[in-house]
Amino acid sequence: MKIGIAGLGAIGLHVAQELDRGGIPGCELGGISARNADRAAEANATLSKPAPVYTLHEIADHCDIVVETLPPQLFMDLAIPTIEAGKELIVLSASQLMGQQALFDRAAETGAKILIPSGAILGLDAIKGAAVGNLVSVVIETRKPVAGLAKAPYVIDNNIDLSNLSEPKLVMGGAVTDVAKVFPANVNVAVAVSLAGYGTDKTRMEVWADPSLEKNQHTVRVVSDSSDFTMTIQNRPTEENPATGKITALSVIAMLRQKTSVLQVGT
Ligand SMILES: NC(=O)C1=CN([C@@H]2O[C@H](COP(=O)(O)OP(=O)(O)OC[C@H]3O[C@@H](n4cnc5c(N)ncnc54)[C@H](O)[C@@H]3O)[C@@H](O)[C@H]2O)C=CC1
Ligand SMILES: O=C([O-])CC(=O)C(=O)O
Repeated sequence: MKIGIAGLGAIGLHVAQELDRGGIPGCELGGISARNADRAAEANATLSKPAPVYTLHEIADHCDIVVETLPPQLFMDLAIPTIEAGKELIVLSASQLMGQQALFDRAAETGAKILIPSGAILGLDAIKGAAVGNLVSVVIETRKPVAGLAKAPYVIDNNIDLSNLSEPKLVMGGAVTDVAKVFPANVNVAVAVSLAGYGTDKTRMEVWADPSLEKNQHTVRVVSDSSDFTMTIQNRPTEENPATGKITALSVIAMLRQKTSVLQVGT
């Protein structure tokens, strides 16, 4: 299978390098898409075999699977041609799938598939199982170091004082649909949790500023008629982008390895 990587930042470059070194059986790097020719050349210089460079509109025509690791505002520029080409699209900017029912409807017509890896979150398998029965509540609580939230436009516009916090402070809570409107940079994982089961209107999100933390921490609490569970993950940041956890690229690699594995673990 030829894998295309669109966006060679904290996530994309790691996945491209793993493909290049033959770390994903049955998959090869079919092409890359970068911000400009210089960035593409920089990325290719880190690979043993330079990959062909394509635009966001072309890459799906040359690959079986396209991995989207772009700034969120470019998501649709890649998603539309990939869906039109009937290919598989692995989505990291999951927040951009909110309100895009038309994209899912079109994929059903073209044979395209939209895949969301676990990325920086955990427990999507258990939520999917529980959702086959009846979910009663799903809450994702995101706690960030104060510095990670102090400059968010919602915090500034509402004069929320995060200086000198001695204990964690709830900055905003509500349906993922509503929190996403004011914290667009923090909702990929919340949208992934929502799409695994309860939807963005019923899944609740809380954003906390926590002076005791140095890393982003996400806790997912689920109550259902089959099981109740609470899971917490603390992500070590990548060197390239402190907002992105190292586990995210590893999760994409694991998803691609699963494509050709005889053993599938998890739902
Ligand atoms: N689902 C999840 O668990 C997670 C999702 N994310 C999301 O994944 C996405 C990628 O994250 P990162 O790799 O950390 O971002 P990044 O900012 O490190 O990388 C994005 C790359 O896209 C490149 N780019 C810019 N314009 C482009 C264009 N026109 N064509 C091709 N490439 C272009 C940039 O130069 C940069 O190298 C973001 O939307 C981020 O929010 C991040 C962490 C976890
Ligand atoms: O914790 C992380 O690594 C990323 C995160 O919050 C998100 O993208 O929603």
